Amino acid sequence: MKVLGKVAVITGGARGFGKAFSEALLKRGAKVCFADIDVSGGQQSQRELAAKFGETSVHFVKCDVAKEEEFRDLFRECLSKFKKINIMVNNAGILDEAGWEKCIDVNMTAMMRGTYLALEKMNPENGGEGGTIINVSSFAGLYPAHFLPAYVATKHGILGFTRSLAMDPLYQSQGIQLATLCPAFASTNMVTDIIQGEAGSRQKILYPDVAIKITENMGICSVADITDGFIELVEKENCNGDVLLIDKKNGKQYQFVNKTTS
Ligand SMILES: NC(=O)C1=CN([C@@H]2O[C@H](COP(=O)(O)OP(=O)(O)OC[C@H]3O[C@@H](n4cnc5c(N)ncnc54)[C@H](O)[C@@H]3O)[C@@H](O)[C@H]2O)C=CC1
Ligand SMILES: CCCCCC(=O)/C=C/[C@H]1C=CC(=O)[C@@H]1CCCCCCC(=O)O
Repeated sequence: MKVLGKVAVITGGARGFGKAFSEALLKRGAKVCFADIDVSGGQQSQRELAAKFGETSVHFVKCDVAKEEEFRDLFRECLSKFKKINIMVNNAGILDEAGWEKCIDVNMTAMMRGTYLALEKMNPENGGEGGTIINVSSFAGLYPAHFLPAYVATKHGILGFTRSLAMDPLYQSQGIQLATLCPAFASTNMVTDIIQGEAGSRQKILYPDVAIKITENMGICSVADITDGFIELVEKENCNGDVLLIDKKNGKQYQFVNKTTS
């Protein structure tokens, strides 16, 4: 897709990947509506991005994606401000093994809701123009990790859900593509807080020492490495069904290249 002139909705955009993806799309001439549960972080990012790309290009919406009505309001607000939605990025995610139900609500249920809402708004029968949906899974969407069982379950779910919808000829006929981004460890707060031992962070996973050891073996990607893969997916002419893994040692690798099991 050519990004210039398109409109994107990005969840979890106050910091980390979501903020970097927003900036990368704005740089290429898109308008971005980004959402986050963190109001002060979202407002700060809004100020930074508006100063670089103009007040009329970027809009922050306070939204807890685990709350259905707030997620619906995010789409309403984006349509009211920018009139269309061409790119949807379900990026918001958390680690919370003790509160695993919350992990499922945010990482899995909300990702499904965001996908279904985007499919509805992108449908030409509803006035949409088709579009691209990128769901952010993880290496943990393909491989087990005993320090993160609930998180791994949600990330496997994202992968299976997104690949399944991508096979549906209905959405293909509507000009809608769905792809999955699977980063390994990258240097956002989700990972660096645990390595640095920030208060409360190590309680979010099991066996933090094992996780830290694995990061030492696998290496840690920069946010720019992951953003580069994200933009590659969005700008591809056909990303439907793609699963893009990115890790420090091997860089970008597409999985399941024949896209179906048949
Ligand atoms: N950093 C990493 O190594 C990797 C991260 N991921 C995934 O990438 C995505 C982004 O993660 P990072 O940027 O690393 O994390 P991060 O923790 O830096 O940023 C996540 C953002 O999501 C927001 N958020 C959390 N719960 C929310 C909710 N209920 N509603 C709205 N916003 C909410 C947070 O406030 C935060 O701004 C997540 O889905 C994560 O699972 C995947 C693979 C590797
Ligand atoms: C010391 C850093 C610990 C960071 C927290 C953590 O345990 C999980 C990290 C992940 C952050 C987002 C992800 O999706 C990462 C998980 C990647 C797991 C990959 C495990 C692969 C393997 O064991 O081979």
